[in-house]
Amino acid sequence: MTVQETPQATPNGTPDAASYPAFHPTHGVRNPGTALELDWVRGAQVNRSAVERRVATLPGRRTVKNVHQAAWLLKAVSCIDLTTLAGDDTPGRVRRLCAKARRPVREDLLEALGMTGLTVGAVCVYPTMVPHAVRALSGSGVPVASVATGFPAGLTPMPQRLEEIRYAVAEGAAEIDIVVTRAFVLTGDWEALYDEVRTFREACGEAHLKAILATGELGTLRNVYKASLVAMMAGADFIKTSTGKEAENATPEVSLVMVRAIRDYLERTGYEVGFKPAGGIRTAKEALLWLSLTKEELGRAWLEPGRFRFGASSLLGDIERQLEHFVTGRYSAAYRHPLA
Ligand SMILES: O=C[C@H](O)COP(=O)(O)O
Repeated sequence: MTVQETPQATPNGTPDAASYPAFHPTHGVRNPGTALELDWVRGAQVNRSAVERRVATLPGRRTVKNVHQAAWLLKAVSCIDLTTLAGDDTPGRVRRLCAKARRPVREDLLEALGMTGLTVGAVCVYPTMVPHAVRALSGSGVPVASVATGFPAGLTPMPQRLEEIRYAVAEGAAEIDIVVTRAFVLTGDWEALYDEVRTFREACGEAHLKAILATGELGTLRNVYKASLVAMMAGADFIKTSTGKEAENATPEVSLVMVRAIRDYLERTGYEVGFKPAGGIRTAKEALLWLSLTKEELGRAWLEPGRFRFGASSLLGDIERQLEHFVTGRYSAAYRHPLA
């Protein structure tokens, strides 16, 4: 690795996408994981100032306006894992969230934008809420994602963590967001981290596994990069920044390091892994920044729900307000967009 210098920019300011194929020969093939390549993991370096310089260039490099911005925001909606992960979640709240997931943007706005059939990427809930979400989303094509494995800290015994995965899958969750044991990363026990994620992946079966790294608790960007590699080697379908419960959640810096790890893994193994920034992403402007970062680093092909998700409980409301402004020229109060 790795995150040492910025990629070559072409004269029109877009990244040199030639080296990142839009569709790799293994496109669409689920990442099966690889053997644990310890030399690769241990030898990885991350230059923090290079990361910060690269991130600082992002807002100015790609500003999308007007109809293009509306199109990007619709894309962002389609990639949201609409989330509720609160201690006071109820079946009723989950049902309301699912209704929003089916129709995330007001019909009149979609009509004005010439868009039909828009849904979010998934609905993400705690395991006991899975059956309610599955019922409420029946026939919609919107998958249910469940957090599991002792979310958010992951410090429950392994049999219980595995049982949580099996329970959520049996109840109909198609995606499982697991949390890793941060101590394995902090002590450099890469074998233990690999075995843990591998075991979770086996318990998931056909359900896709998103590995939450909880980057705000990993200490260094180098640890974030190494943990990303190990999770992918262990068969993660997505790597995800945060639970939303850490003191520091998704940041552009950790996101850059993670998408570079995804790119390096793709180049080395040929397998595509998705990226899910999560936690604290609340505004349309932030969503555009993350889409832009991902597009610049991984190419247009990554801006699809199969390879990119926002984990967010309160992003949709601001996106809908911005779309309303684009269509009508007016902003409505945030309370007019409940649950989003
Ligand atoms: O996985 C998703 C996160 O828990 C959502 O975090 P948030 O509530 O800060 O948007």
